[in-house]
Amino acid sequence: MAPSSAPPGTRIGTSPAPGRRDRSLLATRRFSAGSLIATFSNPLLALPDGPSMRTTCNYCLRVGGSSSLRACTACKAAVYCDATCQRAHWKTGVHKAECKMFARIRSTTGKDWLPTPVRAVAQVLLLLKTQDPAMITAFVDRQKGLEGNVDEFRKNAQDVWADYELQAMAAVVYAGLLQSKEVLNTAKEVLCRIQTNAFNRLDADTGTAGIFLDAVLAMINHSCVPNAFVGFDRRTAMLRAERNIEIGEEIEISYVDYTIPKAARQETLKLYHFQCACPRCRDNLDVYQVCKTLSTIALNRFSLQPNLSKLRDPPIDRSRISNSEVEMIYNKWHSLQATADYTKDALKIASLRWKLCKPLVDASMWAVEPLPSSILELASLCQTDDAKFAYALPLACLLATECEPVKLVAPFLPWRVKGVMMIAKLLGRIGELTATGEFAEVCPHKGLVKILSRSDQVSMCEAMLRLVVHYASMGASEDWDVLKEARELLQDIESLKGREKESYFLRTWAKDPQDPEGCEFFEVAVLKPVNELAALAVEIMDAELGDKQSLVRR
Ligand SMILES: C[S@@+](CC[C@H](N)C(=O)[O-])C[C@H]1O[C@@H](n2cnc3c(N)ncnc32)[C@H](O)[C@@H]1O
Repeated sequence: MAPSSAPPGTRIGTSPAPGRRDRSLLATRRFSAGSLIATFSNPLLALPDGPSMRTTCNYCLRVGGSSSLRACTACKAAVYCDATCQRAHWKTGVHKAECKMFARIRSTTGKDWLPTPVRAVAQVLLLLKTQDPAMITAFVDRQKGLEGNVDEFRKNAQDVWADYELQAMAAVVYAGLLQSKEVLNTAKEVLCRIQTNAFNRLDADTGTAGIFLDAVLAMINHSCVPNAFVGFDRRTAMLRAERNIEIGEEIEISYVDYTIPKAARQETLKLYHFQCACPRCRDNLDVYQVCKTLSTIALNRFSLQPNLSKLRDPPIDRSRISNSEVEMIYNKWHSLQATADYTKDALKIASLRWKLCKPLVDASMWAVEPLPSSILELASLCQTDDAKFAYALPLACLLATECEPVKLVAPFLPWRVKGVMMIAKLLGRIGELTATGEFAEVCPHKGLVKILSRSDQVSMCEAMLRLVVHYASMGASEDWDVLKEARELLQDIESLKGREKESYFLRTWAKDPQDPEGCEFFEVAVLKPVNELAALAVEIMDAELGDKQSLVRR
């Protein structure tokens, strides 16, 4: 029996994968790539991470900073946008259950937040005490409840289990419950169920995280070649099709970043206690090999990499590097600890990482991690330097043309949309300096200045914004900040006088990327300079991160 009813177009049933008998979410109608399968706004758990419960609305999960949010007057720990959010949280029963707990913790220890898993378990335990039926079904019912892999955790992951015992004990103590063996066991089982089924609700725009657990979303199994993905907009989770999904097909998402090497994926998947048998794992395929099997390749006709034959038959030299060498580079890259600040230290790490990536560069395997991460790392560092911020443009162009379309084949995936938006914003910032004639003076790279001076930067920017607007509305909610900002910027550009012809061509291309006139304009005015810029990227990476580093904070 299902723990909750599945939304229209789906049903919960036994996994159709050979040899499996666990539950899964199945499609009962066809979903096309990029379409919304269902939204989930009534989660069992939705909470901000640890200390961010002081800067994020504890109901709607809007990140607000402490001044724009009001604290509950009773516990002074949970903060809310306004009385409406506060009342709504009370109505769910969650804050009603935990308010006294936070007041007690504050008065006895002075603390006003708890580590995320401890708070989550305490919430569940307190709600179980009130006989909350949804919590009882999800966390206690052995048959209808959530999978917890409790025995596997206990037997096969003893270090994790030891950690869980401590966290469970803390939750019981903070919740003010009797520390009996039974209660402690329940707390550990609850923690296992949360670990197995909750989403890490990472908000890439604000860098804050939290957890989100919904009983139907928890029925979705994993694949490293998923056909669906989950995005978040405050308290709502959106399940979207990443590829076309046919009637009867199992809906699968990826529990991990599927673009990282197999050993790294399997390490993370250990927490879920199964062996992934997807094609990417079975045949240890790299991102290029998976890319050519996906029908979503065709959507790239409307993208910064419209050359589909290049995506199907990439000019890479796989003989130069083996899978095990890639894994070794990946592990070494991640063992170098990066700092987020623009400091000599951050540059030193970026430089060591870039050098590690050289064999991937030599093989032209731009899309294989950790090479894209190294390029993005320098792009982010450059953007904090007034003189060299424009260096981020060639790097962003390389990412958008050579890396992302192979890694994340569907152009509506939020990371791809954000990559195109980064180009639009850099062009906007450069455009302001170009208009006053300052750009040529402040930018030290003459090749970059030359390409930009002969390019129609406004048309390039308009094309980026049209791509963002088109794909952001497919891959995310209408409320997504990136989409709202792109729409505003596009309006500004459209209102510029004297660009009617260019705007007409770009509108035509956006309506039909095969239209000969629009397509030719896009190729000459946008794609050509984007590719010229991308071609500068390696030279910039070498100059900035080679042995003689010049990108040092003044
Ligand atoms: C979020 S639950 C998914 C729903 C689960 N199948 C159920 O019956 O409740 C995650 C658990 O499902 C199982 N699972 C998910 N993906 C799997 C896969 N590709 N192969 C085998 N088991 C999988 C594992 O036990 C995993 O810990």
